[in-house]
Amino acid sequence: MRIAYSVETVRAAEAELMARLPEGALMQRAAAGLAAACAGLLGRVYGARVVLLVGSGDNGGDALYAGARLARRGAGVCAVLLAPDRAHQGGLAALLGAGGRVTDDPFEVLADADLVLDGVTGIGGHGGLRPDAVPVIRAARGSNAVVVAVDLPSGVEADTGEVRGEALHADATVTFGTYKPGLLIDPAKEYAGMVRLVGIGLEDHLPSVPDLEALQHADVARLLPVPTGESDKYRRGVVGVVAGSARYPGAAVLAVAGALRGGAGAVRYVGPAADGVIARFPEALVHGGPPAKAGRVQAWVVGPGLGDGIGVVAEVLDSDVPVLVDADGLRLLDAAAVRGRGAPTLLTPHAGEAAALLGVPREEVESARLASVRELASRYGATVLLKGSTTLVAAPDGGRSPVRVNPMGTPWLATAGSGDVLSGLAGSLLAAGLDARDAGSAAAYLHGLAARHAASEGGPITSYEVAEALRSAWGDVQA
Ligand SMILES: NC(=O)C1=CN([C@@H]2O[C@H](COP(=O)(O)OP(=O)(O)OC[C@H]3O[C@@H](n4cnc5c(N)ncnc54)[C@H](O)[C@@H]3O)[C@@H](O)[C@H]2O)[C@@H](O)CC1
Ligand SMILES: [K+]
Repeated sequence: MRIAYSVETVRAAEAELMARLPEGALMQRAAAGLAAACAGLLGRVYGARVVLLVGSGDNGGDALYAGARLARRGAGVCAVLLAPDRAHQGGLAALLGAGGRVTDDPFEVLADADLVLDGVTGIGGHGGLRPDAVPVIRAARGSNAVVVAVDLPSGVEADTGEVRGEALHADATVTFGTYKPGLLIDPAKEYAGMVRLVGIGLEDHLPSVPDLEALQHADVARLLPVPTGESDKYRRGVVGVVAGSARYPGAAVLAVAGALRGGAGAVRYVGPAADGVIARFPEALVHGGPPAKAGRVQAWVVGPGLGDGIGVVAEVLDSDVPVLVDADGLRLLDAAAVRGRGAPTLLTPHAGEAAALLGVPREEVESARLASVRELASRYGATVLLKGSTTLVAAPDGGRSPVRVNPMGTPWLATAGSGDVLSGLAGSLLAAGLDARDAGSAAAYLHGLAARHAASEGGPITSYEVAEALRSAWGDVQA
């Protein structure tokens, strides 16, 4: 599990740790890790040309001390002070003492730098880069140098992953003590490049529950249902899929395809596309009538491809089993009906659907994904899986459990019908007994991994191929 903590929590942990250490020790640890990472990226430190972009806070201090270490190993290190009278004094003295220098002409030194260290802002930065920093970071990005962000790429919001205005596009980010949410969530994540975590002894001072967590193979493997000798199809769970319409029959097939590979013992399809479903999947149970008459299920999926036939959503929400609502099912969703349910509900909107549910423009959701998913979960009293470049899953517990962020996304999933496969898969995991947050996050993970498997065979992939690759993705996480 990769975990991230908010700035407030990081600062509290740092304060606790700093109180036990000699003055400046923590910054020295950070600088040592940073310099070592830079040395690794440079290959040869002696003779390398290193430029430090130094802001007015401790982030600049880290850059200056790391620069001093590189200068002592023979690098030519030059600092660009964006706020000369507020630059970290100890760090500056260390750099000058080690033979480094300060320049007034950033563009000249950036033109032939081998490595640029971005120490403009870290966790103390707010509101995007200031105008005077913008031409400098553009010149850094435009050079041939490797650009390394100190703690965070300057200009991104550490707590939310928002980017207001311009931010630095780093090749790599060396972050201290713990991941910050912005390193795991788009759009900021896109700016971080490869992220390396440097330990500074903070771990013991951080609370046991992080703000954000990202599953890895072993975590997903632990969540996935495994049939035992006692299992039969009913004990493994039956998932009901209410999807498709005369206009969108394919959505039913794709949702069932996902559901059949999600670990439930059986899939019951309810709706007008039964012939198409059976033609593709003879193992599916089908029913043309209303969901309430279809027979017992342990979880429902409702919504993909329903078109105008969304009357059925209220009927499914009335049931006493977990319900996943996706796509058309999210239109006209009655918040009171969802909040009043006794069993868990999982909503799986993309940014446009989330925006409609929240009554805000789509761009607002895209730029503030974390706030949006939390707000939706609390407003609907439901677990919410917000799909997109970084899929987030939040439970309706007011922040007591960490928001899950999916590290397995891939742009290959931006293809018609992939959401239908995901909803069937997640519903199947719900029927198999996973709680809504686990079902949503494990499904997003497997879905992304399956898309990568399918794409590894070369060329664009279809949603049906993603569903087919779920088996190999499942095997991969369990290996
Ligand atoms: N607190 C600690 O013990 C440690 C802190 N460390 C470093 O210290 C950083 C935090 O330091 P600070 O709290 O001084 O904060 P930062 O250095 O991240 O930034 C704060 C400074 O930047 C200015 N600023 C804020 N927004 C800006 C913007 N958009 N454009 C330009 N300037 C802006 C502020 O006026 C302030 O002077 C961490 O990210 C990390 O790099 C590390 O050395 C590890 C130890
Ligand atoms: K930075």
